[in-house]
Amino acid sequence: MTIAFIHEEIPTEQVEQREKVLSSLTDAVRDLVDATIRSTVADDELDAVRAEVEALAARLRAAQLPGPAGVRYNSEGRSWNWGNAVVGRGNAVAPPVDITHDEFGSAYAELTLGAAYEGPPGMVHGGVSALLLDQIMGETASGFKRLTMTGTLTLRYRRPLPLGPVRLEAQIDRESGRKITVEARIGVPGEDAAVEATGLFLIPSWAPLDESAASWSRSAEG
Ligand SMILES: CCCCCCCCCC(=O)SCCNC(=O)CCNC(=O)[C@H](O)C(C)(C)COP(=O)(O)OP(=O)(O)OC[C@H]1O[C@@H](n2cnc3c(N)ncnc32)[C@H](O)[C@@H]1OP(=O)(O)O
Repeated sequence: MTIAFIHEEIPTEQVEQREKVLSSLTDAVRDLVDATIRSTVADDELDAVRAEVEALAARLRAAQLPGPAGVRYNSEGRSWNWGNAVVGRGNAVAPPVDITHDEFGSAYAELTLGAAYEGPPGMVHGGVSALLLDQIMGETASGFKRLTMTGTLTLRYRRPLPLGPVRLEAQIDRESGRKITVEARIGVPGEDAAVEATGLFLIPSWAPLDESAASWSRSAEG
């Protein structure tokens, strides 16, 4: 199975302008998702809104990619992955997360998880915690300078995590050849972790050990 990054020669300025406009639409669609879950309006109003939403979807489909958005890059080293399930700027299904990386193989993020991410009543779905942890750990393992893939992810759910503000942290624990072990956690900010994770991330045997100069290297920042 080939993992392909798409070279598309769009000037960085144009990519950033598009990303800004797209992000605003994504935020509005996320709000629509939340509003849909929580709405108590009458059935006929729900039906009227459905018709308007279908009309909006048809407008967006007037010009479409043939498949998923993929990861694209230009020759200036700017890349963008607007469909990514966790950090895609065009993906309203993705939690509203911005991951910050420092120079020492560690990263953190703070975000608010609303009604769209519920599992047990009032609590964050365990799969959503895993999704967020996988992304922050994968980015930390990669450091945007090499391709890494999740090999094994081990999670310990220590206590339920309420919907609302959450904080994620990850750091590289150790490295050996193509294997990078990352530790991470998610919880209410300032409290003990609700979920602790250990991940073994692998640089695939078909990929170079270090791709610092490769143009896909900032893909998850797009
Ligand atoms: C770029 C910016 C940052 C991006 C962040 C992204 C975050 C999101 C990350 C993901 O979600 S990635 C998607 C989920 N993961 C996958 O789809 C991975 C699917 N599996 C594979 O593609 C391959 O199995 C894999 C690349 C993981 C390993 O294939 P290799 O051909 O490189 O490994 P190989 O079979 O040669 O084994 C090499 C070593 O790794 C070990 N190994 C292989 N697969 C493993 C595994 N899954 N878990 C633990 N260890 C594993 C294997 O035992 C062996 O150990 P030893 O060297 O000690 O003998």
